Amino acid sequence: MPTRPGLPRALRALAVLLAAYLLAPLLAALPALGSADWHVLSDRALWQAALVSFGGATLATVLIALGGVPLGYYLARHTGALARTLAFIVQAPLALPPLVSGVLLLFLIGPYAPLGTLFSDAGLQLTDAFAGVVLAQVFVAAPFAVIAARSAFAALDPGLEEVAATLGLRPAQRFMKVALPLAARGIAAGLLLAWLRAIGEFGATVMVAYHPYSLPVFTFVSFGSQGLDAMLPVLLPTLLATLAVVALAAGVQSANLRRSGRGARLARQRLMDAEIDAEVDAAPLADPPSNKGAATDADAQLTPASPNSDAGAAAPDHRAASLQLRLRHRYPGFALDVSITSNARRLAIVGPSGCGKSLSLKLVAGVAPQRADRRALRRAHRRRRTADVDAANLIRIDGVALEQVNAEARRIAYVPQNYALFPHLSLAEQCLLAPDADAGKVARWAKALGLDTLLERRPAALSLGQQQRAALVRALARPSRLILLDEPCSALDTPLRSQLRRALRELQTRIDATTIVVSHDPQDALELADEIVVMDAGRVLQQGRTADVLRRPATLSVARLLDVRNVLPVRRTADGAIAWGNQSDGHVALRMPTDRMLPGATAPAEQAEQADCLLRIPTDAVHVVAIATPEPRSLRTDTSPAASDGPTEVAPQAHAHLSALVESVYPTADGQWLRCAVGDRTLECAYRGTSTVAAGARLTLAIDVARLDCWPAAHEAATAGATPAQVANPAALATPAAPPARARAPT
Ligand SMILES: Nc1ncnc2c1ncn2[C@@H]1O[C@H](COP(=O)(O)OP(=O)(O)OP(=O)(O)O)[C@@H](O)[C@H]1O
Repeated sequence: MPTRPGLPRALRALAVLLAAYLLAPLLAALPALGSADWHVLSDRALWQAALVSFGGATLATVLIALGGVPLGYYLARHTGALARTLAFIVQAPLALPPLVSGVLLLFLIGPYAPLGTLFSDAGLQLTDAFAGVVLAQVFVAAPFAVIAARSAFAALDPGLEEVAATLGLRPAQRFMKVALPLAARGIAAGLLLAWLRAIGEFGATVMVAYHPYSLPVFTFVSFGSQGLDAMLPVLLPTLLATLAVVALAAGVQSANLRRSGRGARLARQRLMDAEIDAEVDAAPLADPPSNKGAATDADAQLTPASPNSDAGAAAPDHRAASLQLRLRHRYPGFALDVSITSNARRLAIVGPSGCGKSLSLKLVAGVAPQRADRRALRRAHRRRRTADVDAANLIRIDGVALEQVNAEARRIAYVPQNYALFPHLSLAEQCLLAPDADAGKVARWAKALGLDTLLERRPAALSLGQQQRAALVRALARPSRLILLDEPCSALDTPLRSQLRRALRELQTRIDATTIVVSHDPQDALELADEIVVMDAGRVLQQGRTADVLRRPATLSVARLLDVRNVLPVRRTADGAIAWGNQSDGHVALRMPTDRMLPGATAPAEQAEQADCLLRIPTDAVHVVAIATPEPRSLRTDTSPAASDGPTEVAPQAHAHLSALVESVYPTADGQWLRCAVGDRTLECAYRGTSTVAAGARLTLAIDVARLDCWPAAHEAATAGATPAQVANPAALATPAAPPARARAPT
């Protein structure tokens, strides 16, 4: 049986009990209907009182909305002392007995109070007047609306407004087009509560404005003079008002839905018209789905264009932007301090989770909180001290300083990790949200990425892959020099991820913009970047051409982060061999061609034993030539000397033979993948023979020495804070990098 959402029995019983209690007074009043004095309904005073209450409550609600919605937004987005004080002030009227609220109001607007005197001098009476009723209602009802607005805004992902900023929307536009529509339901609920509370307001009103009678005051007076029988008819206006409110709310909601459906159709039509006008690109990045309604079909059919397509012709200029970034930021327990200089068209930032990749992108896009940095910069300008300027961020694109420019003016496209699609807008509407969105461009990219049949859909009706591509189209809607992609493939499954990578690669050839891809997956860097920045714990460990960094990671940490196998810390022996291990755990020494050793890895003999080097043995340069146990037999005849368990000294030749102990094994499509202990290091290699190798087996491995690489290892700590030139060139890191002359603690 399918699981249905439901409450445990005990909780259900409690819920029913409370609901029954709320209904009980109404039911208890039913028998009294017969004896009710219905003549009260013909009393004009009752309807005047109802008018005062409803008219006052409506006016009060409008006043509350005007101030309460922005106040709720402020409270939702700020946590400082001012926000905390305001939150306390807003909640205070809830805790005050209404009569006390009335007394407090009299101190402000009473006939002898400063404000009351001021207004009565101007001919406007505040007490014992309609104005007094409204003011009392505003005081007691406002907290309901403000608190509801704050909750509604706080529930919104701030990332949505950040993305809106990168689309060029100014603060007022972001508020009106993104925050307000998304929080509208919560705000409306709060305003309705405030309206109902204002209608029922008695305590403060009776103190401030006994006349004209509001409905609660009229009820109180009628009860005193005519008793319980006159009460039931007085309920009638309230019930009528409640019914009217419910009908109004339903009407507004369906009108909203109709309007948003019309908006989606209009936006789609605009794109279709634009596409007809526009020149259609030669090759699509993705075939449109055959089944136009099925979300998953579109993903399945995301196929890249042929590499021979003239897709590149669409980009008029493929010059890379020159980037100069110095990004510093502090969170409690985390400090980011990153310097990147690059002229690559395709850059990747790779590192483990939490190392500061997304924060770096946000700083470049201008959407991370930067108050501290800006303050430091202003201070520096005031004092004309360059050292302080160093403490601030530096974002230069083609030499243009952007660190002081707002996100909306930076012209940097940003696709965040969760895509941040606006849930209230259809795909077409959000792609056209940027004030300067180019409809023709959106239409072409939507078609190229297989989204042209989904333009009227909202994000909730799109699959993850489609959402990713939708965010991409939205980012491409306006011209930008730089496109920031945060973990573009992380939420997708493996086949879709490789399809999307292909589509992104194709896209990179077409657009005239530099892309920065952030990822924890080295494969993304491999496929989507010419240059790579490896980060950890808020620092750059290494930067360089992707191929170079993968070939010669500066440290073991970098090798691990990039998942480069068989990188071993080794030392040089006095006679120039590469060695690891010792007599107790197996001494291994290799002699390799000196042209495979970077300068610095060939240290003079007297320093050799201290020289730390890294040796990379490509996994396909390791071959299993003999399995010694469980059934010793040779797999291949070789003229090289046989491997032994003792120290292995190998003369320079095509293959070096090493003795290995299999530590673990897992199957692959072609055979097995082996992890073997060689001395005190671990080597990995594929085994494609016909036998099955088990853990514990002893092997002889032949290593193709011509394919080895050896270079001086950088000190792990030295890479952090090294200059880009040093990290780009591992050899320069053989000695620890001197700290930059004017480096300062990040602000
Ligand atoms: N608002 C915040 N307050 C405090 N710390 C934060 C805040 N936002 C991020 N951090 C911290 O800053 C560090 C960097 O975060 P960032 O989101 O840049 O990581 P990341 O490298 O992108 O990780 P992932 O790949 O998991 O997204 C993390 O250690 C995180 O805990």
